[in-house]
Amino acid sequence: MQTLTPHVYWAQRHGEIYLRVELSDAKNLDICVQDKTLQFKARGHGAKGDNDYGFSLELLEPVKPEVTHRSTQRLVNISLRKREERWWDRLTLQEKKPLFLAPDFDRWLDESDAEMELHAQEEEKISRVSIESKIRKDPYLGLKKGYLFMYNLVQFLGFSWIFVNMTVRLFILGQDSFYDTFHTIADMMYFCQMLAVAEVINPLLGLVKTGVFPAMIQVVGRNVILFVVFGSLQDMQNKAVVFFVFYLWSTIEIFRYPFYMLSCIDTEWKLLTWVRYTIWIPLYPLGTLAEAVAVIQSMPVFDETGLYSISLPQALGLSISFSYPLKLYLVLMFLGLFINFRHLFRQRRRLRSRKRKMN
Ligand SMILES: CCCCCCCCCCCCC[C@@H](O)CC(=O)SCCNC(=O)CCNC(=O)[C@H](O)C(C)(C)COP(=O)(O)OP(=O)(O)OC[C@H]1O[C@@H](n2cnc3c(N)ncnc32)[C@H](O)[C@@H]1OP(=O)(O)O
Repeated sequence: MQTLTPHVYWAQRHGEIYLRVELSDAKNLDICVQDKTLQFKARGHGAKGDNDYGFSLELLEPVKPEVTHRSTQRLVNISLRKREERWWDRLTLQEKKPLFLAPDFDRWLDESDAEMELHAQEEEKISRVSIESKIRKDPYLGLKKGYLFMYNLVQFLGFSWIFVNMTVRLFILGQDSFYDTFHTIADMMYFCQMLAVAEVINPLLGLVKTGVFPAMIQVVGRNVILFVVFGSLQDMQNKAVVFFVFYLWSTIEIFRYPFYMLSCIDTEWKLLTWVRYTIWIPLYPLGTLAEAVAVIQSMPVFDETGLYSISLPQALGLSISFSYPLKLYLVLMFLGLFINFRHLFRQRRRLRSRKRKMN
C-alpha cells in the first residue's frame, strides 16, 4: 500500500519546534530524529482516508534526539528541542518549503513576540520562586498577620470607644465632662494600655519591623501616668488634666491602629497614611505637655499623702517623697519626647522617599 503525506503545521520558540500532524485516530506511531532529520510514520485517517501516512523533514539545524509527542482523536502533536537556543529563519534546510508543510497560526509567534513570551515566563518563574521562598522562609506569616490584625482591631475599637464617648460627653456636658473623665473612661483605658505592652513584645519577637526602644518609651511613659499618677491618687482623678491626656492619646490611636490593620492585609489608604505620619506633630508635644502638667500637679499630693515615699534609716528620721523621683521622671519625659520625635520624623521621611520611589 502506498504511503501518503499528511498535512503538517509548524511553529517555533527560541528553544523548541512544534509540529501538528493532521491525522486522526493515529496508530503505530513511529517518530524518530537523527541529528537534523525527522522521520514520521503512522496509520490513521488523513486527507485521503484511512491509510499509512509518513513524511521526512531535513531540519535547518540540529535538534536534540528526544521527541515528545501526544496524539489526540484528531491530530498528533510533536515537540522537538533545538540543540542551540536560537531563532530559525525557516524549518527546513531546503529553502523551498514542502507542499504539505504550513505555519501553525494557532501557535505562531514572530521572534520579538516569542522573546516577550519568554520574558513573561521568566518573570512569572521569578515571582513564583520568590513567593515560594517567602512562604518557605516564614511558614507562620499568615498566623502572625492574623494576630497583628486582631490586636490592632481590638485597640482600634477600644480607643474609638474612648474618643467617641469623650466627644459626646464634651458636647452634652461641656467643661463639666472634664472632671469625671477618669471615672467613665479609666476601665477601658486600663484595658487598652495593658494590652499595649504587646507593642514592646512584638518587635522583640520580630513580629513587626520597628525598634523596641521607641515602643518601650511610649508604653512605659503612658503607663506611669495612667497607673501611678492617676490610678493611685484619688485626688488626681477628678482633675481636668485627665481629660486632655486621654483625649490626646486616643486621637492619634484612632488613626494609627487602622493604618496598621491595613498594612497587615498589604493595603494602603494614602490619606490615612498621611494622617498617621502627620497628626503626631502637634499631638506628641501637646500630649507630653499634658502629661507633664499631670506629674507636676501630682507632686504636692504625693508629698502630703507620703504614698510611695522611701523611708531612710531610723537614725536619720527622714523619708524621701515620691515627688523627687517624679522630678527626675519629668526630665526623662522630655528626653523620651526628643527620642520619639526624632524616630517619628525618620518614619515620616521614609514614607516620603517610599512615595517618591512609587512615582
Ligand atoms: C525604657 C525606659 C522608658 C522610660 C520612660 C521615659 C518616659 C518617656 C515619656 C515620653 C513621652 C510620651 C508622651 C506620649 O505618651 C504622649 C502621646 O502619646 S500624645 C499622642 C500622640 N502620640 C503619638 O503620636 C505617638 C503614637 N505612638 C507611636 O507612633 C508608636 O507608639 C511609636 C513607638 C512612637 C512609633 O511606632 P513604630 O516605631 O511602630 O513606627 P511605625 O508606626 O512607623 O511602624 C514601623 C513599622 O512597623 C509596623 N508596625 C508597627 N506596629 C505594628 C502593629 N501593631 N501591627 C502591624 N504593623 C505594625 C508598621 O506597619 C511599620 O511597617 P512598614 O515600615 O512596613 O510601614
